Amino acid sequence: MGEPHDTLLSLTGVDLGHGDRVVLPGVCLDLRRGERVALLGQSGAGKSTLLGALRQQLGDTAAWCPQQHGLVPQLAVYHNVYMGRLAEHSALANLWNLVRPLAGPWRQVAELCVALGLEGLMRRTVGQLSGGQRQRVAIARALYQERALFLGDEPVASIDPHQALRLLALIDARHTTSVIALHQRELALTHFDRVWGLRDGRLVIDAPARSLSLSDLDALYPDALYPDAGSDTAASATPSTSPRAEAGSRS
Ligand SMILES: Nc1ncnc2c1ncn2[C@@H]1O[C@H](COP(=O)(O)OP(=O)(O)OP(=O)(O)O)[C@@H](O)[C@H]1O
Repeated sequence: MGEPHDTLLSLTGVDLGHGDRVVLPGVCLDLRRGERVALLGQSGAGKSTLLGALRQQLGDTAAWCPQQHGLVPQLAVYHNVYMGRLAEHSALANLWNLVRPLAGPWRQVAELCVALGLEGLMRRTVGQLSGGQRQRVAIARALYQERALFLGDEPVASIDPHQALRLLALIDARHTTSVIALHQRELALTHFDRVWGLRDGRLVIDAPARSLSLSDLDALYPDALYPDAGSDTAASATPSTSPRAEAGSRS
């Protein structure tokens, strides 16, 4: 278990929501340095709400990859990735870069594009890309920020499991700590250190991934038509709530 000084962020009984609307009342959790956290829960469970709160608290220490990508379709891939560090340059440099890309950033973005399988697309406008390519541009923009922490809202949604693993490995290689919302339960167990699971406005799972099974995670999806809906592999047929998966079962 991490020492207290390894705790990057602590929420103790905090109500999270939007305006007057509380979505997640009394949230208690710790985010520790060096931990890779998978955030699960069915649609509307509050994953984005929680990530938004983490982002607010962590500020510039965290790279951010939003669910809707936040890309500008009229601009080229290069410019969309460059936007990850827009604030680091002067307005003049940014304007110049728009007309004539700066050599240093161009090289860095090119390296990222190769790593993400976007080589040859740097000058292509994002509006002309496939959904999966756009998703990788959004990841590239977050990686380009070069922060120690990565917060991702379903950055590997709609990407095949093999490629999702590769992208997660890339994110891991460049960040010491991450919190990533996703729906691929098996990936959550095999690739992450810890799982946070949301259901009915509560953090019902906060446990090491190695202590959990797929059926523990099934309990997060009460509305699933099929036991393995939204997953990457078949899982046990009976959703269950395991005592070890309940909040407070940290080890
Ligand atoms: N800006 C907002 N204002 C008010 N309510 C919101 C807002 N954004 C989200 N909500 C509500 O908060 C609840 C949680 O939404 P949230 O987007 O956090 O869920 P999610 O788990 O990320 O869902 P999904 O997997 O579909 O992205 C939902 O009931 C949603 O309607």
